[in-house]
Amino acid sequence: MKTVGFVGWRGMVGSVLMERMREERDFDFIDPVFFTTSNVGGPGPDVGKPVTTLKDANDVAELAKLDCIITCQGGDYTKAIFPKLRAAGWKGYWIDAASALRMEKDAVIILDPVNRPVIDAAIKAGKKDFIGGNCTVSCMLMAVDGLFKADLIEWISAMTYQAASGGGAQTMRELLQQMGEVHFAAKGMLQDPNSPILDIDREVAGILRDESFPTEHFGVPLAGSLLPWIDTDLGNGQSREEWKGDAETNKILGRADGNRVAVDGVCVRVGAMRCHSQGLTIKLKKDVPLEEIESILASGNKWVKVVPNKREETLKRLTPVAVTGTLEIPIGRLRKLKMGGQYLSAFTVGDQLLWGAAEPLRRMLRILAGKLV
Ligand SMILES: NC(=O)C1=CN([C@@H]2O[C@H](COP(=O)(O)OP(=O)(O)OC[C@H]3O[C@@H](n4cnc5c(N)ncnc54)[C@H](OP(=O)(O)O)[C@@H]3O)[C@@H](O)[C@H]2O)C=CC1
Ligand SMILES: N[C@@H](CC(=O)OP(=O)(O)O)C(=O)O
Repeated sequence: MKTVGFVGWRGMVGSVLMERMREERDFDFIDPVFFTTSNVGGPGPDVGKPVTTLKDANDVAELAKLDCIITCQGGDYTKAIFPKLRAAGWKGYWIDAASALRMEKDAVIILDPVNRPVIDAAIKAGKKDFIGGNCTVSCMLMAVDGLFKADLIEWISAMTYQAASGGGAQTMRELLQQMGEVHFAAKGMLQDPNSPILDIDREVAGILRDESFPTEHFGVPLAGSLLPWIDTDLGNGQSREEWKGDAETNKILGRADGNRVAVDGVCVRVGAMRCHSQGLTIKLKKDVPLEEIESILASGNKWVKVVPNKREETLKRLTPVAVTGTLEIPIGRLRKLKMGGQYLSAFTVGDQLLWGAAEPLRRMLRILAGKLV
């Protein structure tokens, strides 16, 4: 495994991937080839070594020369190119951030700190398609990894607070534009400490509902509000994002009928930038003391951090602002609920562009290259 093609490397997820790969010197052990859908012949990114000019990401013959392709270009690209490549007899590894292939029979959803045995078994079985999981699911599984490894979870209800970045770069920009508009509308009154708060509120509600308010990408205001629907409508009352919770968790963990764990909840978009937060209710298979649960969680993987259920530490360490740009997955607000000793409450935060998107991809490359044992 030597020549690796990169498609979608200048997008939001792709840029985070490039940054992490440079930091971890992943380019040292591969020969990278960069592709584009819009700038053939243009310069490639700075990866600390010379690279050729950009090749055409729709050129199947060029792609078929590679040992491995990593794409962060999106589901439409995957659907258009992947079948053609395989039909042309290409036997290389396909590593993908998009959801398009996740539930395919031959595809493995990758989150190696959680499901390395599933990944290793797939490689041994000759599987070639390795797909990054949904960001919300990946961040949740990183957080409760220890409890799954101890086989203590009967079901999970996840109430999510998902960042704007999940909708793409344009939605992050739009959130900031919306915030600016709201502040602009209230600015004059805010400068006067005596202006009545209800007047300010009326002004803010007015601009949020104004037809000119920038909502091109979200469709509705997110600033000063929240959106209790993410992804498409499955027609059964559930959003696609909510459906992924159960479907992907069980696939990642390699759990089949009879051994499945139910995961469900309500997925909500909030005005955070790039960290997804989740309030979890977990039904445990048995009543385990809280102290033991904390130590099981802490031992799940090296990125999960148990935050003591205290006000100050929670507000300091368990927020999107504290976590953004880091690989840490804090989990806190741990306590037994009134429903009984088997009911655990938890809150967790994760950077959805790192563990939720880019990080599992670069780690998969290392696994295939024998650099992550
Ligand atoms: N956003 C997220 O949170 C997550 C996304 N994913 C998956 O990753 C895919 C890519 O998502 P994301 O990175 O957000 O998509 P982006 O829209 O940021 O990038 C996708 C592509 O758009 C093209 N592009 C056009 N204009 C620009 C520009 N001004 N700056 C950068 N790129 C530009 C680039 O292709 P080119 O260079 O060829 O022109 C780029 O590779 C998604 O479709 C999804 O499948 C997975 C997990 C999380
Ligand atoms: N749907 C996620 C982001 C995402 O891209 O998910 P997926 O990779 O499952 O399509 C969100 O909005 O936060």
